[in-house]
Formats: sequence, structure tokens, C-alpha cells
Amino acid sequence: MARLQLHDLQLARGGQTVLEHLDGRFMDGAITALIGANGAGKSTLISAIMGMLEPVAGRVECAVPRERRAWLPQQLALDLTFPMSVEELIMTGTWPSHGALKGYCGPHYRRGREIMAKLGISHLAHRPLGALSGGQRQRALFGRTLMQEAELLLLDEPFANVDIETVEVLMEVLRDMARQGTTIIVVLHDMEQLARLADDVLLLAGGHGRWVRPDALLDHHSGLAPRAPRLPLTFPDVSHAGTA
Ligand SMILES: Nc1ncnc2c1ncn2[C@@H]1O[C@H](COP(=O)(O)OP(=O)(O)OP(=O)(O)O)[C@@H](O)[C@H]1O
Repeated sequence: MARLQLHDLQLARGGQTVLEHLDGRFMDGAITALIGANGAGKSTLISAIMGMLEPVAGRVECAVPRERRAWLPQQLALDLTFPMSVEELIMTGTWPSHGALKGYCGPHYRRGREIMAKLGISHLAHRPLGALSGGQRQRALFGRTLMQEAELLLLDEPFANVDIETVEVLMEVLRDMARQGTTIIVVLHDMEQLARLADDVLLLAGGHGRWVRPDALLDHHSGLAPRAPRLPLTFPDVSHAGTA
């Protein structure tokens, strides 16, 4: 039911506590929006979930094997200038489970072609990453995640610098992955995207985390800005909302 759980987690950066007493479970097959102001600790929590940051106290319980955990950072954080084609990038999705040095076999290539077709990038298979638009690059990065057969997927603002048509394709891919049981955590700042995608919301503020129903956030925003759903998220007082 919940392969990823947080137990009284305390995380620090540079000797300073960033988050404490963080509890909760991320349901299998659900999409959780991770929200909070700049510096609230979203990246810190993601690092801990990916096993890259040791908790000061408490623990992350994750039953998903490491090779099935995928992390898609913000596009700007990625160096995509190295000479690699779209197809080559997608095939690297096999590395965590298959190894980087073994080469690929027929079924790998077939699956890679299916994934490119699903993402509408078959015609870009041999194009270098450096020659792609933001949207095309993001489709290719999602392709690598599909190739990896991720069971836990963390994404940081996956729709930033991406065209509207690509947003639609990628949202459908995420929904599809969730339907197949993948646990998805996505950092979002856009209310409309949250409304469309999130089954659950974890709000980080003041060093704590609170689980909020998406509709509670939507009610808050509809009162503030009924005609402007694309406003960036603001953070309501959710002190009435129970922690998980
Ligand atoms: N390597 C580091 N060393 C020291 N402090 C750090 C380090 N990384 C992050 N911090 C601090 O930890 C706090 C949480 O940062 P974090 O990057 O997790 O926030 P965030 O919610 O992801 O912010 P943003 O939305 O700006 O990416 C901030 O106060 C930040 O300055």
C-alpha cells in the first residue's frame, strides 16, 4: 500500500535543521505534490528519500529497490551539452538494473522505440540532446525514466520551460505510471498543474510538513484568484490540517 514512509524524520543542511518531526506515507500509485516556499526543504527531503542524505533522526522507510528509484532534477540542473542522442539517453535507463557496460539487446531497443513513439519523439531518435527544445528534452528525460521502469519517481518542476503540448503528454505519462502502481512525488509551483495532477499534497513550511487535501488548497486559491488558476502557489495557513 505504501512502499515509502517517513518516520519522525529530522533533516539538516550545513549543521542547521531544515525539517523535523516529518511523518507520513506516500501511497503506491498516487501522485503527491511536494510544495513549499523557496528554502522550505523540498530538495532536502528529496535527497533523503533518494538515500543521498542521512537523517539526523528518524528514518525513511523505502521498500522500492534502488535501481527502481528515479530522480529527475530541474532541467537547468542538468548538463545536456555532452554528445549523446535522444535514443542513447533513453537507453541509459537500463543502466541501474542492467549495468552500464553490458551493451543493449534486441528487447531493449524495441522497448526504447516503443517509448519514443509513446512520447512522440521517434523522429528525434538520433538528434543530439544539445539540439533539442526544452519540451523535447523533457520528453527524452521522461523516456529514460520509463526505460528504467521506475517504481518510485521524484520530479522537480518537470513542466518548467516546457511547451503546453508537451505538458499534456507528460501529465498523461505520469497518470499512466501512477495507474500502474508507481509512487510519484512531484515538486510543483503551479496551482493548475497541482489541481490536475495531485492525489495528495505535502506542504513544507516552518521546518515542518503537513499533509493537505488538494481540494483544501484549491478552495483556498479559488477564494483568492478565481480567474487566475495559473498563479503560482501561495501557502495557506494549514495549521488546522492534521499531520499524517
Ligand atoms: N549544501 C547545503 N549547505 C548548507 N545549507 C544548505 C545546503 N543546501 C540547502 N541548504 C539550506 O537548506 C534549506 C533548505 O533548502 P532546500 O534546497 O532543501 O529548499 P527548497 O525547498 O528545495 O528550495 P527551492 O524551492 O529554492 O529549491 C535552505 O535554507 C538552504 O539554504
